[in-house]
Amino acid sequence: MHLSREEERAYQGEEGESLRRAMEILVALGDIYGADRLIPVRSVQVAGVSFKTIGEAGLEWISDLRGRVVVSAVLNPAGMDLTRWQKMGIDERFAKKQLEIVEAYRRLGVSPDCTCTPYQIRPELARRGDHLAWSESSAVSFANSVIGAKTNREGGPSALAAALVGKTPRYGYHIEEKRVPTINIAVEADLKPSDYGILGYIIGKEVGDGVPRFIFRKRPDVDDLKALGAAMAASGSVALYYFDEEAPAAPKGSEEILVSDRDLQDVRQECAPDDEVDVVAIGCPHSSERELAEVARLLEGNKVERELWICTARATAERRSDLVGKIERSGARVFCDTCMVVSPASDRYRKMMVNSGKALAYIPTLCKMKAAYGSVEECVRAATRRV
Ligand SMILES: C[C@@](O)(CCOP(=O)(O)O)CC(=O)O
Ligand code: SF4
Repeated sequence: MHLSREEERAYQGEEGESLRRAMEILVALGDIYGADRLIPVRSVQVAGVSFKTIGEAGLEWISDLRGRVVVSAVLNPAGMDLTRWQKMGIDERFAKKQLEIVEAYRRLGVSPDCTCTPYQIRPELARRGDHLAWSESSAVSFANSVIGAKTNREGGPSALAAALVGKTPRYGYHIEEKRVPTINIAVEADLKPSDYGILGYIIGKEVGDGVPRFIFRKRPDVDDLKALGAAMAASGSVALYYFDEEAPAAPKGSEEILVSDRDLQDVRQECAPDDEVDVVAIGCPHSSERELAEVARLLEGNKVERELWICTARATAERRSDLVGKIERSGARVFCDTCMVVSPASDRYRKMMVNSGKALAYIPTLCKMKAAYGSVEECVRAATRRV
């Protein structure tokens, strides 16, 4: 990979050890994937924040770095609500380590927004055509597919390296030719909002790391697309998909998958909730204001009888403290900075009901729990045990 004179100096360690390490990661990646050069990024989203996922070794690696990020950089969810962790049942040892991790990132200049939906709270981080270095798979999918920005799915270290250098190697989804659809998906069902998670769950398994091009009967809204992309990135590793008529065409002769009501119904039945559900969690990816408003409306005048969590970004909860108040009056809890997948708070339960195709895919593997699926309304009903 070609390096400019300035990049070469950083690579040789003439700008300090941290920049040298960062350049080493970027150059190694660029060489593996055949990048021709580094390109500037508008923003970085750094995964690898929860102490549950990165552990002691991760904390050490971040704490050893010095210097400052040179582009806007934000954190993915941590393993707990950074202020109300006691209410989540998090123990002090975990909390101490988690706060150290966030502090280590903060010292480097990474903003502790702790969300997988930075685009919901800081739209200036990603605009159409921007190159980014984002990590969390649902955020990557949303950035590429809905915003029209360009990012590969970065690991935590490569994202942090990109933030310190302000650049990323040019390969993969940064290159136009790699952004061509590989498979058509004709959806012959009238989708409700809660179907998009299931649809993504099904299609991710089918297409793996392909680039699906959907043909819908009706244009999905932005929360539908968030749910769809998140699920495909979890059950498969889809980082880019298309959903509108202006999308580039898949090459002639490309495979086509038909999805019917029956296909969606089968998964719904398989994943229907039962009495074993002992916790209900909404907000994977993090809830938008509109989703908070829906939960608040559904909970009005009700009390929860099973644990109900709603995960969102702190900035969203602060902006809509009215909705948070309404939700929490029912006994449900709005947790910020974290989620049901990356927090050890989930460990004490047996079966979690979710409204997310992504969580449906990850809860059994990453949390070793059973999972059930339903719409937001069905989730609220299960938590309040209304029929
Ligand atoms: C579970 C996930 O959404 C977030 C956890 O990643 P991490 O702990 O931030 O590395 C992973 C992903 O899909 O990118
Ligand atoms: S809420 Fe879901 S999408 Fe967001 S970090 Fe957690 S697992 Fe990933």
